[in-house]
Amino acid sequence: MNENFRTGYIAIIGRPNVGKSTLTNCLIGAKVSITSKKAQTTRHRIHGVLTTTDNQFIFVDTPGFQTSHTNALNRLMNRSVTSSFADVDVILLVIEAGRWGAGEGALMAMLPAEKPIILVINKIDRLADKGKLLPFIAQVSALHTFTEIVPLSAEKNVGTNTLLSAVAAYLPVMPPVFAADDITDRSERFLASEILREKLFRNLGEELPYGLAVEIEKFEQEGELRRIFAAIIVDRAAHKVMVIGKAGERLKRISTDARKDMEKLFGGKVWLETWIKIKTGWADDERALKSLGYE
Ligand SMILES: Nc1nc2c(ncn2[C@@H]2O[C@H](COP(=O)(O)OP(=O)(O)OP(=O)(O)O)[C@@H](O)[C@H]2O)c(=O)[nH]1
Repeated sequence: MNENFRTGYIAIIGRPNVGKSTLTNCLIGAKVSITSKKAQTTRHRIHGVLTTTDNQFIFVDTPGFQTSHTNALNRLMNRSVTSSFADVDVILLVIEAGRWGAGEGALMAMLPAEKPIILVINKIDRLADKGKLLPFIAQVSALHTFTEIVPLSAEKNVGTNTLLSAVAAYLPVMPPVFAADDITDRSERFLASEILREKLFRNLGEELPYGLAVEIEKFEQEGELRRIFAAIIVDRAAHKVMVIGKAGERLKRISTDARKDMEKLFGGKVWLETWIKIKTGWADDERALKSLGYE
């Protein structure tokens, strides 16, 4: 083992929808964190692990910072944003190219002054006028002193190696915590629920009901076959109808899409059974949230 091997924890933070999950997936090269066009799809911290010859990067994907709605769910999510800084070595603040707003200002105010903060300017592929990038970098550097500023495109995988080199410099010299082929310390059970939740988000689009959640009630493995039984929790009966769709078509599509992704990630056949449960008011009840894994 290389004597100068570096291992460290990296928090990825930023407003909803700036591309944190896309960046985590791109850096790790596997689908461990869900992505969606809708804001606020990440509710759990996910450790994605990348091991190279010289470094082990352990990524913490924090939920989007929320200021507008305040219910129990959002309170828990904001708490998780704050607590995730204590044990990390580097913080990546992700923003969208050309956009620095009140949300970013509020996040900066929450960050510990002593930790290295690398500003990641994502979605540079979207800039119609590339000449605007340098003035934007000048503008944000005038607002805060960042350890480094790295412009990139997570979706197009441009600039991500530069980011990894920048991050590596701030990791402590330490042997790896995870085995080299581990990509996440999350269980397959958890990953299955994230995949199903992603398909729900994608298929429901703008109709997405507030407070939708997934609970894996049973996860069995028999050789290469995994049998997964998942309850989709909704807030009221009308939402159940929306998720099921006409003649059950929508739920069928959601389940098929989810099953295919699970098979790809787990590398074996999956039998997936889904049904819908109505739990009125659950998103406002902290105890119910804890039972669903929102710590
Ligand atoms: N054009 C472009 N789109 C991107 C890029 N990175 C992410 N996106 C898109 O931005 C949207 C949001 O990406 P996510 O990765 O889900 O964002 P997030 O910050 O994790 O969102 P939350 O989970 O809501 O906090 C998706 O539609 C992505 O495809 C990029 O580099 N370029």
